[in-house]
Amino acid sequence: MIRFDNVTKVYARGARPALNDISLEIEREEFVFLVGASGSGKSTFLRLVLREERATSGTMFVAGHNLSTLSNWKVPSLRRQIGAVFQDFRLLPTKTVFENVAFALQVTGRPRHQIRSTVPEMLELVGLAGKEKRRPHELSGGEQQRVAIARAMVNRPPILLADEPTGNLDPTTSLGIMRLLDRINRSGTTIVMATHDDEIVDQMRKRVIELETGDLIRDQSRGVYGASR
Ligand SMILES: Nc1ncnc2c1ncn2[C@@H]1O[C@H](COP(=O)(O)OP(=O)(O)OP(=O)(O)O)[C@@H](O)[C@H]1O
Repeated sequence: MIRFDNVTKVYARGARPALNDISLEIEREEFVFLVGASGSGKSTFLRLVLREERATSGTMFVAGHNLSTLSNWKVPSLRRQIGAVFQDFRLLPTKTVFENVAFALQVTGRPRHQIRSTVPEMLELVGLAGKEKRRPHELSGGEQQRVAIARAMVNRPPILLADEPTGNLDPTTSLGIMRLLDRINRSGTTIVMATHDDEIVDQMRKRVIELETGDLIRDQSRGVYGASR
């Protein structure tokens, strides 16, 4: 589903690579934690997958697209295959919960009747039934993240990227979000989640990929946050 072959990303000439010669493969339906200290390259990894940045060298494949040769006009079709959620939720503040999720369907040109039926289904799935008319400021942080997840998943992308999705949430709320992500993964979505949350990584026991100043230093199945090395 995602493959990196000797991928290096250098942001500015002469700077140390943000990612250095990374090769790995993430299979369909895997759940992968991306861990590492601040600045180790986790967000860069996710930005490359989304084609928000281009690799300086190496080859990448995402959902059947070769990103090295993908022309710019095909980037929207790549992005439709990828849902993304972030630490700061990134909801539209003036729109309701329903409208925030519906927006993701409108921009892909879905007909109105489909939006009317799909959005409530998705909100039910993330545990927000009955809150359709609220605006983001009328929701808790955990509920806002659920809206963001509903929006990311409403087009049923095969891949979900999550950049510190529990970074602004307390431990109990974080656990609820992780249960939801686990359920989404079990229903067939490949998930890559960058995180600093050691408790969550240690509890979930999924594949762990650790970066250190741009190098891949650990790739462990059923891994923990910090392996004794
Ligand atoms: N747009 C940019 N221009 C130049 N350098 C950048 C840019 N974005 C990131 N970097 C550098 O690349 C390296 C990796 O950064 P990145 O944001 O990928 O790390 P991270 O692991 O996601 O960190 P954090 O956990 O703090 O989010 C850092 O040295 C950072 O300063």
